Amino acid sequence: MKPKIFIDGEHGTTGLQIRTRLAGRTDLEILSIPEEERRNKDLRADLLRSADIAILCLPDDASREAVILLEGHATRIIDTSTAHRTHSNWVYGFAELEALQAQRIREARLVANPGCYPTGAISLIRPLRDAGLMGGDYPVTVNAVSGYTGGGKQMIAQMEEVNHPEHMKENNFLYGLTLKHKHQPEMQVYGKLDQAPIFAPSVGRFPQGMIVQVPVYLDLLKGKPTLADVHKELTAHYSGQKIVRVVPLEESAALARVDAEMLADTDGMNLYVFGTEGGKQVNLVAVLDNLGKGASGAAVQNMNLMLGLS
Ligand SMILES: NC(=O)C1=CN([C@@H]2O[C@H](COP(=O)(O)OP(=O)(O)OC[C@H]3O[C@@H](n4cnc5c(N)ncnc54)[C@H](OP(=O)(O)O)[C@@H]3O)[C@@H](O)[C@H]2O)C=CC1
Ligand SMILES: CC(=O)N[C@@H](CCC(=O)OP(=O)(O)O)C(=O)O
Repeated sequence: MKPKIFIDGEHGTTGLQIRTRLAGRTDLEILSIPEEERRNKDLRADLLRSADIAILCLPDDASREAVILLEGHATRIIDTSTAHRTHSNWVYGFAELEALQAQRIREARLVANPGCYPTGAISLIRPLRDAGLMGGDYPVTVNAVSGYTGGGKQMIAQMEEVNHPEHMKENNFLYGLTLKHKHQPEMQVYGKLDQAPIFAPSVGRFPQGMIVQVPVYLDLLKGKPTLADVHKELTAHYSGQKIVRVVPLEESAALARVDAEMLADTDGMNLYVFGTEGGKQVNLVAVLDNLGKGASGAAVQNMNLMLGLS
């Protein structure tokens, strides 16, 4: 029997992208809800309970409600929302986090898909923490730009429809100005940091793509490593991984610019160490598609792991 997959929120931004990724899969049975019934709780409950794996692509409150609907049922869950990412009963769905993480995902019933910005930030911070180069007390800052699909259907309409009552006319804007963002807790927990990073997100007038930057003072790291030492740790951490690529130093040294859309429509993530050998600072940079490795691509990767397919 083919595994049954239900994407709750399949008509939203993340859900649609997962559906597209699964469209050609003959090894799965996709349970689907008509768009006009997407908020029909009874029908959703039936589909959630009939599925082997439910992928929740809903706002946080609706995700929590779906999990309650599944209490006492065997359906395994991948939640793409922020609701359960730091919850101890849930496995964090970043397969490359550390050596055992992919196996934890394979065995889990409850998997919390990471946030798009945290995927970039944690991918840069965690290897340095685990290698002992970065102390938990390091004052981490995270600066980022995302494509506007990161704001879901509402922001897409605000950016694209000039007659929208809350039309956004800016080409690039900073937000999260209170320095309180829903992604900080998971960056702190899975970055193993003593305090939440200062997080400065922004949005650009392009649909998909993302740059996440973590600038670092080398003198504040343990043993005062060089740029090459930092690059070596990242390379070792992701050795053998297919989705996360640590870009060789010669290749990054030849770049004059980094394009936020470079990996749009892909599920990969590139990590760079920028700076000058012998210098005292490096800029650690992750480039990904907010809807690829940042959301839908990661959800499909986790689903495949849970099905024992990778
Ligand atoms: N967009 C991105 O880049 C990323 C998104 N995520 C997460 O994915 C989740 C979905 O986000 P996104 O796809 O962007 O959002 P969208 O607003 O584009 O889609 C959400 C979908 O959920 C439906 N929905 C809302 N409330 C309910 C409810 N109570 N019952 C059933 N369906 C409901 C919406 O229907 P309706 O049209 O009626 O509102 C819509 O179809 C969020 O938790 C988000 O944080 C994670 C990483 C990145
Ligand atoms: C551009 C934009 O608005 N981005 C969203 C984050 C993306 C998202 O909703 O995803 P998560 O589920 O990963 O939280 C935000 O800052 O709230």
